[in-house]
Amino acid sequence: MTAVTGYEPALRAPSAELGRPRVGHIDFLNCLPLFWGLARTGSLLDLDLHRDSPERLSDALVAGELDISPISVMEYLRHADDLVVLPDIAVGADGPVMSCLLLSKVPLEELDGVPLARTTSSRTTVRLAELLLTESIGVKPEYFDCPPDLPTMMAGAPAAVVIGDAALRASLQQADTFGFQVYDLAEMWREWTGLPFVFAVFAARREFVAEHPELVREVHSGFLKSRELFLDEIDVVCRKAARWAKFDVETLKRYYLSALDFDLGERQLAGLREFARRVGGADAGFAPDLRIHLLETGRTS
Ligand SMILES: C=C(O[C@@H]1C=C(C(=O)O)C=C[C@H]1O)C(=O)O
Repeated sequence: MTAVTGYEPALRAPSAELGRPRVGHIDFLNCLPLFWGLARTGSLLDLDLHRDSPERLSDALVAGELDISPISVMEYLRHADDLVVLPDIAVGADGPVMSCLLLSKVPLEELDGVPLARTTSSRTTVRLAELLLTESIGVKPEYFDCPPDLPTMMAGAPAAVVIGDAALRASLQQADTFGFQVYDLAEMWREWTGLPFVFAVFAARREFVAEHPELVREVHSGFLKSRELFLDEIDVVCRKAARWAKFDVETLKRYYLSALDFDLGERQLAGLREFARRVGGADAGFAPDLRIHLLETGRTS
């Protein structure tokens, strides 16, 4: 157990001139571990935290409105030269993820030419679904973008791609109502390639790292400590979250301990590179063998 005794400044206060770093936070259950830890250690007070959906955070980081943020992997890949990836932390899965899903009322082989609703909150899962459907299943649905409201999505199509809390709700609570089968896209990727899948990385803007390398390292280590503290206190966090999240304690624990993979090590990087290799090219806006700039050692890979 990591002892937390009141406020322990985990991050050195940035200079008044600089202000606090502008840090993004995904407003889904998948990032609750970080939020919990940042609040418990007091690091939250040293950050100007912006809670939002993944696609809006991705755009804000790219536009320079945030300094450090989780970013959807497709957007990261498109802007990899402007960003530095924080190692050892990501939002991914090495097997079923539970919250990045393809829902379909018909067998996947029958989705050729059929409307398929894609959530507007995703940039990566929707691309992964398209990749798997095209190259693994061999079908090309008629994709259209739709806000993440399941009744609206399923009213216009027999199939949909959803992520986050909406996806958890869809598979755990709404499958019978709508009569769809649930296909876990991280599990399909794992079966297809043998690799983990990374949905979002944490990245800092390159010029921000150049100007404030120590601060970025401190935010990074604050994230790692938060994740550790969350794991130490998982029972209490899941009990508290179950009061408002509409999922029971065991489901939440399964989601955090068995489904989500918060690591970014060699295996996860191999999965990330494999995805880039398969979807990269002129249309995607990045090269299949692009360089990934990682924080700290300055190494590129
Ligand atoms: C595991 C998840 O990972 C996410 C999926 C994303 C995407 O598809 O673009 C972006 C950020 C993450 O929130 C999830 O949202 O459920």
